[in-house]
Amino acid sequence: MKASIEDKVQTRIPTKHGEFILHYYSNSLDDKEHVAFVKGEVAGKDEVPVRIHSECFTGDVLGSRRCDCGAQLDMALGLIEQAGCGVLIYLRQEGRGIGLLKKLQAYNLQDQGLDTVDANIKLGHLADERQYDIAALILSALQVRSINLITNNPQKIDELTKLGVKVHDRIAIETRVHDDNVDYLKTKAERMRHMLNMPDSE
Ligand SMILES: Nc1nc2c(ncn2[C@@H]2O[C@H](COP(=O)(O)OP(=O)(O)OP(=O)(O)O)[C@@H](O)[C@H]2O)c(=O)[nH]1
Ligand SMILES: [Zn+2]
Repeated sequence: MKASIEDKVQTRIPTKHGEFILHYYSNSLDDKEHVAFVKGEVAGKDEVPVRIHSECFTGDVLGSRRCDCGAQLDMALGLIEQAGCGVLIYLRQEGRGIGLLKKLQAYNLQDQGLDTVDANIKLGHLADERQYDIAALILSALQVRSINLITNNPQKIDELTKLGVKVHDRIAIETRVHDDNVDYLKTKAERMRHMLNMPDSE
């Protein structure tokens, strides 16, 4: 079956980063509530700043310091505000696609010494099970011509390019390194090729 999405509703959301329009999509691939948060005019435009953010309940909602997700979410909206236009696509693929239950189990394995990659593997999963088909469809529905992707993850750029998204450039999104997230960030840099400047001493 060919993947498809439908833009079911659009509504205005005022935030501390100014006003956005929230688009709610249904889709033919899963029953999740994927959304896009859009600022300004993006249709027909090139080099639109775009953040494709994967759901992280613990980081985005609870403010967990185990990861950089909450800080990245806020920073990305700030970047889009500064640019005056842009898109944040919020994909409901919690825990790099393994779901909240497995991610929390993975955290417990990490507290026993495994890193994020090995914890996923021990639970019978791949290091990263995310897919970006729906993000590509959303960008096409928004008529975005090319994007400047806000990410440190080269795999995300590769996957989107394979799906036909024109990634013109990358905008780095590095947040503060601290004791609670240093191992997580090191694993991203060393085992997942993320473009992160890690302090040498830690
Ligand atoms: N399985 C698993 N998922 C995690 C863990 N920590 C965070 N996540 C999930 O990882 C996703 C975010 O992915 P990251 O690898 O941090 O970053 P990214 O989106 O690939 O890259 P950036 O675009 O640079 O942020 C979210 O879905 C989080 O829920 C973990 O320890 N284990
Ligand atoms: Zn997170």
